[in-house]
Amino acid sequence: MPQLLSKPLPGTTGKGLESNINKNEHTEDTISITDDVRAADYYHGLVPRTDVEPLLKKEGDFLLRKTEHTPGIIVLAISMRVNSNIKHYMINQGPNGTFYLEGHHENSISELINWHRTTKVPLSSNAANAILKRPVERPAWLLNHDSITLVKKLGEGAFGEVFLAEFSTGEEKQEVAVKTMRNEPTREARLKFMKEARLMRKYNHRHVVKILGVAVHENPLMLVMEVCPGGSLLSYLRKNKGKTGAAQKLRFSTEAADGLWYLEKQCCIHRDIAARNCLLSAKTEVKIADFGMSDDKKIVHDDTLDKVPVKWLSPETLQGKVYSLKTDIWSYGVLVWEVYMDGAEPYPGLSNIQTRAKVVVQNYRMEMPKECPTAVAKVVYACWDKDPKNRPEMGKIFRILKEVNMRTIQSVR
Ligand SMILES: Nc1ncnc2c1ncn2[C@@H]1O[C@H](COP(=O)(O)OP(=O)(O)OP(=O)(O)O)[C@@H](O)[C@H]1O
Repeated sequence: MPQLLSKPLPGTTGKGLESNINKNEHTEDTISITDDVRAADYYHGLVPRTDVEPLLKKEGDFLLRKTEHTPGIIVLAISMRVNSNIKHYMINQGPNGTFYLEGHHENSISELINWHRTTKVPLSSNAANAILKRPVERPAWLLNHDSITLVKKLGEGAFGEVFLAEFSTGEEKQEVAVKTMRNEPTREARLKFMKEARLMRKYNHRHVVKILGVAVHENPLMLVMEVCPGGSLLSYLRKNKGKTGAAQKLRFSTEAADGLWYLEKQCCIHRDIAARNCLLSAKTEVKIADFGMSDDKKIVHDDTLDKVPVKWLSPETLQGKVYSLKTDIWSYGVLVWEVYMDGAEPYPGLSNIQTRAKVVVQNYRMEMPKECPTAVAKVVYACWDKDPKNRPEMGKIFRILKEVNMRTIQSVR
C-alpha cells in the first residue's frame, strides 16, 4: 500500500495583527511542498478540480495541485487532459522518501515530472495517452501569499476576517481588501470559498466588487478584492441616520439596481441582497458584495433554509426553498426600504418566525416612508408582488429609478 505523500493540514500557529493570522508564518501543511514544487509555474496549490479543469485545454496539458483525497488527507496530484477527459493522478511517496506514480521513483517531485515528460512514459499503465506534454502555468488570479501584506482588520464574516492589505505585483503596490478563511477550513467551507471567488472572477462592473484573485497555496486561504473604504452601506446609513439626503438615497438605490441588473444579465442569483452586503467606495458608490451564497443558475433549490436571511426572502423562497432571480428582486425591495429607513432592521419588532407568518400567511408588506418618491415606492411594492412573475426585471427598475433621478435633477435646476 503506497504511503500518501502529504499529511493532513495542521492548524496555523501564527500570531499576527489582531487575529492569529500572519502571512510570514506559513502553515507547514505538508511534508513535501518543497521549494522546487512551490516555485514551479505548474504548481497550483489547493485548487478544486472545477477551477483547474477549464485550464487544461489540450491533450497532455497538465498541472500539479493539492487535493483532499479523503476528509482531512491532503495529497499532491497531477491533473491532466487525457482522451478528452480530465484525469487526476496521485503522487505517492516511497518509504525511503522517493516519489513515484507507478513504478519509477525519483528523489523530488519536479524530477519525477521531468522524467515522465522527457521519457514520455504515461502516468498510468491503464492510460497509454496519459503523456505529459504542456505544463499549464498558474493563472493570474492565483496569487502568492508572499505578495499580500495584511495591514489592519476591516470586519468579520461568517468564515473569517476581512483585512485592509497591500498587494504587490513586481514594483507596484496596491491597497486591497483580503477576505480570509479561518484556519483548517472544512472541505465544504473551502469549496464554498473557492466558488465565491470563481463567480466573482466572471464579473466586471462598476457597481459589483471586483476580485483580483485568491491565494490558496497555504492557510489561511485569502480572497483578494478591491477595497471599499466606505465600509458597508448598512453601517453608513446607521452612522448617518437623519443626515443621508433624498438624492443620496435615490443614488444608492439606483446604483444597487445597476449592479444587480448586470448580475441578472449574467444569470447570477445573489441570494443575499441586503444593505449589509453592499459596500461603498471612497466616493460612496455602491458595490454589490458577498457572493458567498450566490449561484450562476436560473433556479437554486436549497433545502437547508438554515441561517437564511428570512427578512429579505420572498414568500415562495421561504415556503418552497427555491431561489430565483425573482428572489433577488424581492430582496432588492427590502434593501431600498433599508436605505429609506436609514438602515433600520426590516419588520421592526418582529422575529424571523413572526415575519415569515405575516409575509407568507397574511400577505403583509412593510410601508415605505413618506419621504420616498412615489415612483420608487411603487417599484418597491412591485418587487414585493406575491407572484414572482409580476415582479419587474432589474433593467426596468434601473430605468425607472434613473428617470426619477433625472426628474429630481431637473426640478432642482
Ligand atoms: N472589499 C471590502 N472593502 C472594505 N471592507 C470590506 C470589504 N469586504 C468586506 N469588508 C468588511 O468586512 C465585513 C465582513 O465582510 P464579509 O463579506 O466577510 O462578511 P459577511 O457579510 O458576514 O459575509 P459572509 O456571509 O460571507 O460571512 C463587511 O461588513 C465590511 O465591513
